[in-house]
Amino acid sequence: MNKASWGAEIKRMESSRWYRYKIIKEVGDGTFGSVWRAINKQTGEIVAIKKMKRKYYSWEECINLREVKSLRKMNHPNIVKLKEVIREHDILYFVFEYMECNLYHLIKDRGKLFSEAEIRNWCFQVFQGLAYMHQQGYFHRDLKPENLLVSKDVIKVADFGLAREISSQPPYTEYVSTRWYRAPEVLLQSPMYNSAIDMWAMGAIMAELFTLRPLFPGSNEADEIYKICSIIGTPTETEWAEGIKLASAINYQFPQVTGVHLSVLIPSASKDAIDLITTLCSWDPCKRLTATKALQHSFFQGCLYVPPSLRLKTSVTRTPPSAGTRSMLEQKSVKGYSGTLSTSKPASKFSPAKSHEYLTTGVQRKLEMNNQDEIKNHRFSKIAANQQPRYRPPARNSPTSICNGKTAFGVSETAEKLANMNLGSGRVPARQSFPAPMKAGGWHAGQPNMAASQEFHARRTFTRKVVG
Ligand SMILES: Nc1ncnc2c1ncn2[C@@H]1O[C@H](COP(=O)(O)OP(=O)(O)OP(=O)(O)O)[C@@H](O)[C@H]1O
Repeated sequence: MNKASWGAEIKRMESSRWYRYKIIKEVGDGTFGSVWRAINKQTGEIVAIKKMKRKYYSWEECINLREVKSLRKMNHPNIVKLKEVIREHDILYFVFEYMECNLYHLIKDRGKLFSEAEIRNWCFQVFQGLAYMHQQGYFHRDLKPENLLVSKDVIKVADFGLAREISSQPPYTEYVSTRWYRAPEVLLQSPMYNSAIDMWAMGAIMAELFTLRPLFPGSNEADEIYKICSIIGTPTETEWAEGIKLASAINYQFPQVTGVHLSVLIPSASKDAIDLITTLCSWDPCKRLTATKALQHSFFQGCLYVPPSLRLKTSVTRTPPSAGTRSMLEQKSVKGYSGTLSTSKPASKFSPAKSHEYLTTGVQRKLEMNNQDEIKNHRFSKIAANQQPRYRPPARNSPTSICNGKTAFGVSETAEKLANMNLGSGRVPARQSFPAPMKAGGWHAGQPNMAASQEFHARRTFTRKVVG
């Protein structure tokens, strides 16, 4: 749509009685949609509106979307609430409750390590959301810091674009999850993975919360497996017989590496935290704790806490103290707080940089910025945590095919990639659109109906990408 007709469209919508949302600014840009902060003019409520990038030509197409199907069924304080679905001019909009930032923002902007209490609080809440989701029969498939949204002391799981019904029939051939958080069975093209892939991702995220660095920052699928081996060691037949079969089925040979104890890489973490991360990042999906079991792990023992912002909504959420709540607890004036608080280790003086010293042996990482700049990461220990560049993976790899509107990789291609051990490069463009007022009708809390919207213009910006 050109500028003039776009303006006319906005005018038309502004005069419409359906005109309800005022767009404020863009807050995120993902593979499938751009997300905007907006205000409901009738209620004053701040919301997040996700505008999907592809077009939807019928309402049936929209309500069959995984994101709609799965999110409509979910009602949990640690799962971001889908309030409304709007379709107009074949464009689909999701209206979500608004969250202040995502976990990646917090990691990226962090100058010193998070305290274990903060990490415990976030993880405990996420596991509660996941336990609920898995019990509801869904698994997320794309957990990463960007998809964990934070507002004050509350954290919620977001982005159900790849969520799967547990009851759905394998084989799952679609490309799943962001590389750095991708479970080994997915990397090895297992057609039979399950909710344990979310638990692997949580192990990697938990470690990243401690060190402010990704645990397995692979630059391509082969390098991803290499990074995993270099940390948790090459899987043995006893450890993961199924994985060895999967590897041989695609003609892949694991590199023979011993691995490192996680306490060496994450010295600021308590024994309990290390044990939990180690169990979550087990090669064999059957050996990973379920979300419900993770909540019972000794890392969370003795914690019974309801974040203030959740107290009115739920009286049963158990969460340990958090960053936000810590200051309150320090003031010792928390009304309505009940239960025991776990003793938490204070944030250590350990430089997160040190945790990656091991990477200097055998594993080199490069950060590519703006096409040309390659920065070799020599000795992380020499660089202060807040001076180091922060790494981000591409949202997803370039698709080789489209499967039901989603990117897909064939087994043979991944096998070839793994076998070739090529180090990828390239860049993932992040699109940005300009805000405009929005009117809305349409689906509301489970009732498919009509919708309204406006056109957005697009321009390109670029995100950083790890290579080498
Ligand atoms: N409810 C929300 N409130 C505030 N910000 C949000 C909300 N939902 C999403 N965002 C922001 O927008 C970003 C992209 O959203 P989302 O992950 O849903 O899009 P996507 O296209 O599915 O992305 P991906 O590439 O991860 O698949 C998030 O990382 C987050 O920063």
